[in-house]
Amino acid sequence: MLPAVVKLCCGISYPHVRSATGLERIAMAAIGQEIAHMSKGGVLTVPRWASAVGQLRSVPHSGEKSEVLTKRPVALREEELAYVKQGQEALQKALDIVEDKTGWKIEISEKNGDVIYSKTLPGSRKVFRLEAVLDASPEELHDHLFVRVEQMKQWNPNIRNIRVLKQIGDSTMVTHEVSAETPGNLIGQRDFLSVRHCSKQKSCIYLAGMATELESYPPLKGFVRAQDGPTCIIIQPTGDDTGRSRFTWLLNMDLKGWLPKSIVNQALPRAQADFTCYLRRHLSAGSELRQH
Ligand SMILES: CC(C)CCC[C@@H](C)[C@H]1CC[C@H]2[C@@H]3CC=C4C[C@@H](O)CC[C@]4(C)[C@H]3CC[C@]12C
Repeated sequence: MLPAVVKLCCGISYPHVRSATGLERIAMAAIGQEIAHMSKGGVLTVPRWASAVGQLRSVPHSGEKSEVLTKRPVALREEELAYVKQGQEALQKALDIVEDKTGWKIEISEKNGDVIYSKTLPGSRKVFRLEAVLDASPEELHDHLFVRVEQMKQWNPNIRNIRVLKQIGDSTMVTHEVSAETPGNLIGQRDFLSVRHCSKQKSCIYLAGMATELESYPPLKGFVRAQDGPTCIIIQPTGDDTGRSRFTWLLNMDLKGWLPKSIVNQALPRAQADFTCYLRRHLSAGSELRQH
């Protein structure tokens, strides 16, 4: 019965399959594999694509399902470890850049005390370092920027979408980010595939990131795949009992595509300043809600 249904479906969908692109194709290939597996009556192990769309995060409800989830191929574990390692490396590399105090120039100095510094690294990449004090504890910021990363698009209009494709424990994930259109669309939309890693040391929280690869996630059609990182955000309590945090963010981004350097080097610190502004607005909206 199942093979007959599959054949029928294939017949009906053939013209659509031929015209499908990008993600649609990936989804169809994955579903196809799964059906083929079911029709063979084979043992179900978690297919590689399932982890790529975050299925592994869900806690199994029935005993039967949990058996399915525990039969994870060893290769996947190794792959997960590789992402954790890449996340740790990103943090180390980003910290090396931030902690080298030489060669930083003030790029933007805001009235509220925020300062964005810039520095040109060997190889002529310009990186930016924002220093700000935010009215939130390190834990709150960790929650907004890491734990609830998928919700960032709700409060930051520069972000069109963020999806967690893989969650590896509490501290590492693979995310797909899409930036929003810029005014006048001078810089087209970008998409990023990044490993994001969080590390806590005493009262200090580090969020690191770096461009990565995921077999089942090639660049989206119509987007230029940019590369983020090695980048990091360092969040420390100000230590004055006000519950505020010192926020240091290294923006190290290769936007790719054909863009004049002067445009990129203006857009990046602007995006960083805007990001901080939206974050502040989001934090104060949250604290107002709590007060009422
Ligand atoms: C200049 C234009 C084209 C790009 C502007 C969009 C930039 C500012 C956006 C796109 C994707 C965004 C990132 C997406 C995800 C994270 C992870 C989070 O833990 C900290 C913030 C961080 C690192 C965002 C910073 C801002 C970001 C880099």
